[in-house]
Amino acid sequence: GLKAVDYISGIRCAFGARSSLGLLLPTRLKSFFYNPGPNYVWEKQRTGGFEEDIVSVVPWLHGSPVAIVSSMEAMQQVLGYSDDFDKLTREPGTALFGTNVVTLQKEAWKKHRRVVHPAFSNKLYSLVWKESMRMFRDMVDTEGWDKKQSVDIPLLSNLTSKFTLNIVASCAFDFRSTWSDSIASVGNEMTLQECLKTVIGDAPVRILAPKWAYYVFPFGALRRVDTAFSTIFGFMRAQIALRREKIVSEDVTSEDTQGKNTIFNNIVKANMDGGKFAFDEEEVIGNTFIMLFAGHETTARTLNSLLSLLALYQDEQDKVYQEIKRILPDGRDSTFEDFESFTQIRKCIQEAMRLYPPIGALLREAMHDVQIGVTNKITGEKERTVVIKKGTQILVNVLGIHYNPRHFPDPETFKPSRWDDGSIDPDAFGGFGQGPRACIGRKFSLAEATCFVAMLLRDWRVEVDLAEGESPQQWQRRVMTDKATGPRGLGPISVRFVKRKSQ
Ligand code: HEM
Repeated sequence: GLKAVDYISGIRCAFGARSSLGLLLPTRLKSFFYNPGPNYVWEKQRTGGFEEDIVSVVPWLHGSPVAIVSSMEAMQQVLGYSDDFDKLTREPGTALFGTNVVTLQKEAWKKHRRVVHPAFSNKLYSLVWKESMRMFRDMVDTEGWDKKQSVDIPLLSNLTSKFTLNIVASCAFDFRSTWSDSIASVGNEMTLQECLKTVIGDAPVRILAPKWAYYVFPFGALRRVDTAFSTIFGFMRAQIALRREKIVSEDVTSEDTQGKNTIFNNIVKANMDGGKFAFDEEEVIGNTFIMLFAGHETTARTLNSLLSLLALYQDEQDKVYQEIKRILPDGRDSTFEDFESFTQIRKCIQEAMRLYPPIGALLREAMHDVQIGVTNKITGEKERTVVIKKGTQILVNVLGIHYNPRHFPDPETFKPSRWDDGSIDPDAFGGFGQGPRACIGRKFSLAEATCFVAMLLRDWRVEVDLAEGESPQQWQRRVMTDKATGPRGLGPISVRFVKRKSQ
């Protein structure tokens, strides 16, 4: 293990940083044992970050050695266009959800990307905007916001993930729903929204527990995970069957383009068309799941941090409000044509994603023995090179890079203006990944988040309750930073929306 990471210093522990057992067990078992666990990068960040730009975690009992890099230069090398690194050869996500475009290695990945890519066009983003408008209005009407002077939201993540799940369902899958009859509420024992959260939060349970354990052991966690998986898979199978019927029965000359151009249609059609680029059943399921999940939880997490930060820093919220008033002077509804004009909102989104990246670490595997340049943590000077052995995992610590003062001066501060004052290198931002495997849904999520925030803050001011004598920075630390985790995002956050005077 030590040889695989060229004896780079770091942690020696029983379980690997990304091993399923390590992800499941608590970080500390009294003082006897330290386990990096699922929140390793967040825990490190809260206590000042990693000591070096490259460190290693080498387990002696179970799991693989991992090299962790926390500099922009190493991120570019690992995620870039060379053939040095790729996704994992044995990716646990594939075993759980089926083969999909996010987890596959190069050649197989190209086939999947070919299928989903054509759907990501301006036509889709324009639909995303339209649907975000419809859903926002529907939410306000259904919840009776119009009749209130202020609305308390006890759990912001419930609202944002319901919104983003409805949008991805409608725009990527053509599952139209309303706020009151939302796709998020599908399911008997658990709603689809709860199932998706459980599946990601408790994925290690599923990897570790053999199938029979679900029948033998009465543990609540096992049953919850099992219900979540069977609800999601049941839902997806039913929808896939329906889409097949539609594809077969649809008049090819008809102009019902909405359903025909969706990502989901491309995925199911790839299964029906046959030939070199055909998808098998498992690939259809895998890609359906990944689009449903990747397409909503990440944007919901971004909205959670963004709205909380704007609530804390009212001067920044005012700048956003002034921009909205300038772009929509007569208070009209916004349209997709306004998207590029909302530059202040975009800077705030980017800054919220920098401070609280929805995906804080990206994993790769060395495809052969690879040399990596090691930079000095303080000066950024290249000091030496290390050789990562073929097959070794390497974790790009996006979170650490976003808080590295070399790349982002005064990194703890929410400062949207840094994105246009020339003080930073935009290549140090890894919120959407980088290189060939960067996020395909970037513009989708930006359109959705921009439209939602523009409409919400046009009519409402967002606030949070500070404890007595507490500063916004202290609240941010207590409620956001100290509770943030890798698998579940930010902790519980409550906000209040107060109707603006002009309404
Ligand atoms: C704020 C919202 C989002 C964030 C922060 C985000 C983040 C990311 C990141 C970091 C990656 C790279 C993963 C890696 O390098 O291992 C990625 C890839 C991906 N994302 Fe997103 N994403 C978001 C929204 C979306 C949406 C809305 C969709 C789909 C509708 C989507 C679909 C995908 C897919 C399919 C990939 C895999 C691309 C490939 O490997 O070819 N994402 N995303």
